[in-house]
Amino acid sequence: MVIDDLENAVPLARALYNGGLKVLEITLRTPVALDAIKAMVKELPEDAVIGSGTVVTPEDLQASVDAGAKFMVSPGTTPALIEAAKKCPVPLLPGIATPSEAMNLYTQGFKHLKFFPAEAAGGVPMVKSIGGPLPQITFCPTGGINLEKAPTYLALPNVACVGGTWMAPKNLIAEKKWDEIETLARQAASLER
Ligand SMILES: O=C(O)C(=O)C[C@H](O)[C@H](O)COP(=O)(O)O
Repeated sequence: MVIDDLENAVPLARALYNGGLKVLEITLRTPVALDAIKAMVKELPEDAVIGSGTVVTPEDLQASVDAGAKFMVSPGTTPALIEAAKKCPVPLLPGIATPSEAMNLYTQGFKHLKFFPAEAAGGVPMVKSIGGPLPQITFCPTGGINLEKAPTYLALPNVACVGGTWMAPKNLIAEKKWDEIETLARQAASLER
């Protein structure tokens, strides 16, 4: 989720949760993102898993932990971020786009990685090809995925889940169309793995 307006944070999270999506990532791309995470942690039911995204620096990691994030996601990786993540009590899902990056993280103990930007970086054929030599690594592809494309990723043995913003489009958030977002979330949550 990209939250521009703090007052939308909890209603949006509730719509997604009520639609069946219980793992919610708030990207640290807007000034209200950390406050949005705090508000969701406070207001959503206990089984909602609230995390942060667009985690770029060690400071982003710490700020996410302080806000109550249960997981963190990064678009890519840097040595500083990975070193900080190893010491952090909250897990990081680090982003990669090539086999070398995947191998580098795997040898440092990261077995579950984000494949980003999924569609632009080769999509399903790329994830499938990485799974040939590196079947022990599982991926959460994100970036350019939608309801139609998601099942083609979810069908791969090395894909654990997918992420995306298609169920929370900016225009529906701005218009506070929570029922429509809940319907989109329900469609996404009904996809089979
Ligand atoms: O910044 C991060 O840490 C992210 O997790 C990136 C998001 O997953 C993608 O930006 C979603 O991409 P769209 O579904 O195409 O909007």
